[in-house]
Amino acid sequence: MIEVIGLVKQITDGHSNKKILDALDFHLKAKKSVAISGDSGSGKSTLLNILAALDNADKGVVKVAGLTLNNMSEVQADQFRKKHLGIVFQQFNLIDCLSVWDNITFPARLNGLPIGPFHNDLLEQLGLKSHKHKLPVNLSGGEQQRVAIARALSHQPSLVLADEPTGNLDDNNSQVVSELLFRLCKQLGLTLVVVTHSPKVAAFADSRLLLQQGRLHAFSNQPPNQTSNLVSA
Ligand SMILES: Nc1ncnc2c1ncn2[C@@H]1O[C@H](COP(=O)(O)OP(=O)(O)OP(=O)(O)O)[C@@H](O)[C@H]1O
Repeated sequence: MIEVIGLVKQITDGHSNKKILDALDFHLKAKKSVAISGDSGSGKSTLLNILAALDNADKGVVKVAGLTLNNMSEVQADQFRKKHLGIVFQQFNLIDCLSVWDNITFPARLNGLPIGPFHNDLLEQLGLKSHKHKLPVNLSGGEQQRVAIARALSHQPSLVLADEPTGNLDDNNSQVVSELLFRLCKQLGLTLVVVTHSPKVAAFADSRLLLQQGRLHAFSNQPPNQTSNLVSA
């Protein structure tokens, strides 16, 4: 599902170039979940942005769902995101003027998919039935993030990316939201990549990786135990 080979991303830091991602290799099988942790500034969001075709690699090959993301045109990247990606952000990013139901069904409508029992089931499973006609502003943070999860799954994308999905939630909501995100992706057979600082959130994933010095390392609850740059999650 995800195949990243020799990914290099560098930024200009003053007058010098700094490699944030340095010959990074990463494979993830379809229907699996992985949690990626790492220090602030280690490049986690940069990696997610590249997987989302929102940013380009300087070197290397990035493939998602059989598509090579390198050098896609803007139109191709838009099509790729629309069809293949579901994204959950830390800040929820719901459409304020649309109801919960319209937010949730938006990606499905965009893809010309039928709206029906699947979406009602999502609403039910995420405990949002009684909020169906409300606007996001009238929901708590935990409820808004549950809407964002339903929206990310609405078109049954190939890949779900979540960047600190519980970063704005308290401990209790963080557990509830994480459990729902991982369980629903597993249930629907969706591939999931979650960036998180939280070991509790990471514990839900099939595998855990640490981004350190530009590369991903296998990671459990111990410090990194693998220095090879080839990581299969
Ligand atoms: N557009 C940009 N221009 C220059 N530097 C950037 C840009 N985007 C990110 N960086 C730098 O790249 C590095 C990696 O940033 P990134 O946001 O990917 O890290 P992160 O691991 O997600 O951090 P955090 O956990 O704090 O969100 C940081 O040093 C950041 O300052």
